[in-house]
Amino acid sequence: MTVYFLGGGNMAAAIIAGMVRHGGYAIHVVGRNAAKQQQLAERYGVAISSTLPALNADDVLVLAVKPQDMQAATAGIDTGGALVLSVAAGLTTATLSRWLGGSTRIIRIMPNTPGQVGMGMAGLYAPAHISAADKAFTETLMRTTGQVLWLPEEDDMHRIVGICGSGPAYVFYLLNALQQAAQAQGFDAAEARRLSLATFNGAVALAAAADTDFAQLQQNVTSKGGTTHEAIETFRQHHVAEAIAEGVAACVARSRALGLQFAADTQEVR
Ligand SMILES: NC(=O)C1=CN([C@@H]2O[C@H](COP(=O)(O)OP(=O)(O)OC[C@H]3O[C@@H](n4cnc5c(N)ncnc54)[C@H](O)[C@@H]3O)[C@@H](O)[C@H]2O)C=CC1
Ligand SMILES: O=C(O)[C@@H]1CCC=N1
Repeated sequence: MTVYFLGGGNMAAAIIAGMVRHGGYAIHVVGRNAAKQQQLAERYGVAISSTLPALNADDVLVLAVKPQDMQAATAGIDTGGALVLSVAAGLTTATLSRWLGGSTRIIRIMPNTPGQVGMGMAGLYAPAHISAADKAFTETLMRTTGQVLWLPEEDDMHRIVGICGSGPAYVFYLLNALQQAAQAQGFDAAEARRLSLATFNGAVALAAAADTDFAQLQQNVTSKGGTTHEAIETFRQHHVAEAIAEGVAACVARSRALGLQFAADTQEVR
């Protein structure tokens, strides 16, 4: 049994990192970017090629190209009954099935790039007809990258991309903002990077270890008449929390729009 990746970009690399760390998988990446393919081969010892070899029912095909490239990338593929795992945002199993010549052995995954370091959070969705064995295989595979959460409805895949799939980018945005602010206060770039990273790391570790909610932890830093209050009040005046909620909603809406864009009809996005 071989796990074939169609597309060897950022998300494929993050999943492959987990699989290789865990061991026991035969991995083959089919891509168009020769330099990136070579990097993957050197770093992870995976097989690479520019075309997909013939598949059979024991194989697994991970669809890891951009949604906009998926129809062209899957054109003419005979899955040979292989299990198909799609990480593409927005694209429904019905749309993918239509592009894959009617194959219905498809599970959707919404992973994230922290899977690269074993700290991923992936949402999984399998239609009701998918076997327990295929679900168990997929869960085991994704656990090599971190945590998983099965979602009962396909529509949930839109909601989870807004939190976990795209979420690491929000955190990097905030990290970058804190680093920039540190530099504006006169720390050099290396100091600013270390200070902001250590602060995020420390706060996340404390939040994970504490049995109090996040709001209380925020309160514990905020002394009456002290310094933190001034910062938090400034964030409130700038509606930072509301902006984050709006950003998540815009992300979810984009996932739905991608689904609609590629659906043959509204049945495919139900
Ligand atoms: N980057 C992320 O954090 C996440 C990405 N995803 C999903 O993962 C998928 C891939 O995204 P990324 O890895 O970020 O993109 P990427 O651009 O890094 O990788 C996509 C790769 O597909 C290759 N490709 C394009 N057409 C191809 C074809 N016909 N045959 C073979 N390879 C082809 C490209 O050369 C590129 O290397 C997308 O569908 C995205 O929605 C899901 C969750 C998180
Ligand atoms: O931005 C995107 O469309 C992909 C899906 C989730 C994260 N990156």
